[in-house]
Amino acid sequence: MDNVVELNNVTKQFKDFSVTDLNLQVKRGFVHGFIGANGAGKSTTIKMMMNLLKPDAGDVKVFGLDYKSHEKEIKERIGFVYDGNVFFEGMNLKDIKRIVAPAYKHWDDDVFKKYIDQFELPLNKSIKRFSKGMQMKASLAIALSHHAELIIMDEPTAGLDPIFRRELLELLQEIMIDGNRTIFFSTHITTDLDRIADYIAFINKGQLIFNKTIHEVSESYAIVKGRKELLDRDTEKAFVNIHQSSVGFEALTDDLAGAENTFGDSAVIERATLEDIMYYMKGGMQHV
Ligand SMILES: Nc1ncnc2c1ncn2[C@@H]1O[C@H](COP(=O)(O)OP(=O)(O)OP(=O)(O)O)[C@@H](O)[C@H]1O
Repeated sequence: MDNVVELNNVTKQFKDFSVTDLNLQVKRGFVHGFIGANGAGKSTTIKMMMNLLKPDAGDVKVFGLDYKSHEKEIKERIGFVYDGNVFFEGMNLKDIKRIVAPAYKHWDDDVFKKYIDQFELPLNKSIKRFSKGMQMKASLAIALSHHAELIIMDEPTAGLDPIFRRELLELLQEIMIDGNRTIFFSTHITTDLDRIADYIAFINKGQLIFNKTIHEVSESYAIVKGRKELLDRDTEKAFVNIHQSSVGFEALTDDLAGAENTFGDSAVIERATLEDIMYYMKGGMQHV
C-alpha cells in the first residue's frame, strides 16, 4: 500500500508556536481526516504538504516526490480545496476556467461542466459575491476537473449549513469509488468523520498524537466512569487524562482492553467519540 503523502520529522517554528517532529503518512485510496482544536497546527501542516510553507527541518514527500525538483508535477496531481480567496477576487468562473484549464495536463471540460451544473454555480457571477458554500463548491469543481489524485481540503465543512455539509460528504464518498483517489481533510467537526473517514490523524499543540484507522481508534480509546475508590497509583496508569469529582471520576483510556481487564464490571466503560478524545487530550489533569 503506497503513501501519497509522507512527512518525515517535520518541524516548523513560529514565534509562539511550533509543529514539532511530525511524522505522518497518508495512504492512497482512503479518506483521511485531520483533527485538532483551534490553533493545533492543522493549517500549518497542510500548508507544508502544499509547499506553501517550508519546514525548518524534516522532509515532505508527495507521490514519493519532493517539491524541490517536482513541484509542477506534484501540484498537477493535487486538488487543493478551501474556501478563502482562492481565485482572483473580481473574476468569474468562466474567466478562471480560461486561466486554470491550460495549466493542467489532464483538464477535462466535460467534468467541469458536469460539476458546475450539479453544484448550480453561476459562470458569470464574480467569485467575491459567492457564498462560502459556493466558493467551496467552485474550488472542488476545479479540483475534480483536472482529475486530481489527491484532494487536500482545509476545513471544507466549516461554516457550511448542515444540508450542504451532508451533500459535500456524500459527494466525497462518490468520488472515492474509483479507488485511486485520496482525500485528506482537516476539520474540527468530528461527526463529519464518522460518516466518511477511513483514517484519523490527531494533532494537539503542534504534535501528532496518533494516526490510526477509525476502527483502531474505536478499539483503543474509551471513557471509564467509576467511584473514586477505584483510583490508585496503579489503576490511574490506564488513563490518558482523568476528570475527578468528590465522589467519582471520568477518564480517557487509550487501552480499552486493559481498562476492561482492570475494572471489569466495577466501572462503566463506554466507547470514546473523537470529540471525547480531543476534549480529554486538550488539558492536563483536571477536576470535574
Ligand atoms: N505565519 C505565521 N506566523 C506566526 N504564527 C503563525 C503563522 N501561521 C500560524 N501561526 C500560529 O500557529 C498556530 C497554529 O495555527 P494553525 O492555523 O496551523 O492552526 P489550526 O489547527 O489550523 O487552527 P484552526 O482550527 O483554528 O484553523 C496558531 O497559534 C497560529 O497563530
